[in-house]
Amino acid sequence: MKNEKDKFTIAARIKSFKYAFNGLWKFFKFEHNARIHLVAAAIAILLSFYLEISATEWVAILSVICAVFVAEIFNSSIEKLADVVSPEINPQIKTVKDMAAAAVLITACLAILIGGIIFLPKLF
Ligand SMILES: Nc1ncnc2c1ncn2[C@@H]1O[C@H](COP(=O)(O)OP(=O)(O)OP(=O)(O)O)[C@@H](O)[C@H]1O
Repeated sequence: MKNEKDKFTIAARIKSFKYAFNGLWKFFKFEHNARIHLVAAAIAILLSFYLEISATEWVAILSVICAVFVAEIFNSSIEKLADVVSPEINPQIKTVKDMAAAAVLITACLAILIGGIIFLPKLF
């Protein structure tokens, strides 16, 4: 049987958008890595305008920027969840946190690689 919570309502959809924006606001306000990624993204976007990159290159740059932010948001939320589940030292929590950090590492490496492929030939 369907309960009230399962019903589609515009008000409920608007609320869930508000929760998502609240998460985004908290991410940029409290996570130090978020600010580092934000500065890197701003530099990449300014450089893209300056070098007048093509539409395809814009797609690549914006995609990797988003990928890094998405990975970092998941990493931060997994860290927070892990701290609630197990505030004490736990080898399994270490693996979970290290793997979440590895996801950020992979996307950041990809971003540097794509940035290098697009920007370096135009700069030198
Ligand atoms: N409860 C725990 N048990 C075992 N190891 C842990 C635990 N908490 C953290 N660690 C280890 O310390 C590392 C850093 O964890 P921490 O939660 O401090 O992230 P952080 O330094 O805040 O990361 P970030 O720089 O991404 O914000 C983890 O990747 C893990 O190796």
